[in-house]
Amino acid sequence: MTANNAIEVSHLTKRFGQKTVVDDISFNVRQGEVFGLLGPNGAGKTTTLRMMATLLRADAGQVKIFGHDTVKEGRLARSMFGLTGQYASVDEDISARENLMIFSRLNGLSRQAARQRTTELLVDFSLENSADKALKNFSGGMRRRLDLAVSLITQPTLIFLDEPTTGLDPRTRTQMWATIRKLVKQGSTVLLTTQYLDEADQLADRLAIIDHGKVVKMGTPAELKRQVGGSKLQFTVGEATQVASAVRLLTAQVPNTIQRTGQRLSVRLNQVTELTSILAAFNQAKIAIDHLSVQEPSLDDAFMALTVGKN
Ligand SMILES: Nc1ncnc2c1ncn2[C@@H]1O[C@H](COP(=O)(O)OP(=O)(O)OP(=O)(O)O)[C@@H](O)[C@H]1O
Repeated sequence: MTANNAIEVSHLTKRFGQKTVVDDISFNVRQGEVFGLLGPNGAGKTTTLRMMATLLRADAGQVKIFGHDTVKEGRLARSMFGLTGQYASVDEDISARENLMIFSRLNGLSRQAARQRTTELLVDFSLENSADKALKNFSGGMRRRLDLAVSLITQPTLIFLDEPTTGLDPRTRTQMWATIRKLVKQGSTVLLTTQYLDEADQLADRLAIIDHGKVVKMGTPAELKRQVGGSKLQFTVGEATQVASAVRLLTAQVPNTIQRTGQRLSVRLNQVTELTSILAAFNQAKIAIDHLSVQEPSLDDAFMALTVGKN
């Protein structure tokens, strides 16, 4: 194992019946980074995460957590990460404080240490004001924050987050992102699954895009966006009668496929400097255009180009 890897996944495979839902997946997660598994519904993200977190046995392949095989050294590997998502079994009828106390004690902390850790976590996750309310009165966002707090009792250096912000309102989502960034700043490594492109773009240092159980692309968000191609030029042709001429002119200037919806045209540029000659050509041909925009490719574009719809 490379000293800097928190996780090494090699040739991981899982079948349910006839269906291979995780199909020979390999990737490494470096210490201190946020690594995102991004993919559409049913792509196999949660199944991959469950195998990494020793909740599910793989049919083939291997996972190492800080160099420890999750099958041969399961107990040791398990002691090295925290897990949150669809698994936390907090008790709905008691308060956040009581839940944190119980889980702290279950994790082997003395009564005094448990009390201290509980207070720290309530502060860190802005739950002090609701600390003594029963969980059944918690909002979704408070509940998520408590789930994450519970998984951090032992201050794991590696944290698995399964869809940490699914179903949260925008404000709570932003809070959750800030919490995750804070963890990373304090030295944690984070592996998260998400189906949200903006979340992956905001949080992940590197991403694996998963589709139909396979890694279809891996890289930084910037690299993935770059692979989609150059910036996209969009504009509207002023006169409907001039659209055909505009398409001809554009074809002569840029070799890429032109998309047309009514009077609206769009094309991918190889270089932004192509814009100068395009505008000059339109000017010369007296074709008026408006609503012009040039957009950098987004992670959305990368995702759409790399995945093939419903899994
Ligand atoms: N225990 C199981 N038995 C049978 N099939 C399963 C089981 N768990 C998951 N699957 C199937 O495996 C596929 C991948 O599921 P998985 O939950 O890993 O996807 P996902 O990428 O996490 O999607 P989502 O974003 O919807 O959670 C799906 O087709 C799902 O129906």
